[in-house]
Amino acid sequence: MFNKHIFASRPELDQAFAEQVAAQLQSLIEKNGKASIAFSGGSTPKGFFAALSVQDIAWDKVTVTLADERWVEYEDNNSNTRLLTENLLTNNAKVARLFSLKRDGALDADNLAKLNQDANDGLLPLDIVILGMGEDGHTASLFPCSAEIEQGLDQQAAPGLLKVVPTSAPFERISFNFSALIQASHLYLHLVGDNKMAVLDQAISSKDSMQMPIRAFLHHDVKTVDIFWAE
Ligand SMILES: O=C1O[C@H](COP(=O)(O)O)[C@@H](O)[C@H](O)[C@H]1O
Repeated sequence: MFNKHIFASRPELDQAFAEQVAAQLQSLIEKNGKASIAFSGGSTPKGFFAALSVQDIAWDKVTVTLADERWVEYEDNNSNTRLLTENLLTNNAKVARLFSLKRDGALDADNLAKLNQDANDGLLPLDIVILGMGEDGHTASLFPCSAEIEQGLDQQAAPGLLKVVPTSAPFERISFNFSALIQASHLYLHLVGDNKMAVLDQAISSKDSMQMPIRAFLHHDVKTVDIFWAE
């Protein structure tokens, strides 16, 4: 299930989206004493991060992480952790705690096991997840072209992280699986541009999630995805 929220411009989307997410974080903090949120990376969220970073909430009670990360060094321009740190973890949000998906060394079984242990030791379930979507219908790093897509979308899998090696995109990736992402109490999809709207229409038109992984979320029977879009 999904709801579409359409905005006349990207700045209007960024502001309204930031205010909504901040209000949700603050109300989670008031209820539970803390809140957690997973963001997506890529080219879409920069303006939204800037608008969210100045929201006046108890950021010291918030843990932020990513839905997925490219296994590149922090200094690399493709690092989602760097994007998040430079654009969100500044201003008021500077005091938020970062759960980084990137560790030193290779993305091997040891690192994956440690990350899964840490994620299951207090981070999961996430309160809020903000998904992005690629033009192939991938979301987080659940790529339809990858050998790991069945594992990533397996509805019976334990919530956690998996390694993904896309064949149509660069870098080894680490990604939360479907089971972990769908647990969130608030699920969003953040999109900009006409191309993404066309891809969204295609995703809505059928339920085959192996072809377009975002469908597993949009067509979920219980969870609702709030889609925020601007041209
Ligand atoms: O590689 C990734 O791509 C998607 C979509 O990125 P965008 O550049 O089209 O906004 C993103 O959601 C994901 O986090 C990222 O790792």
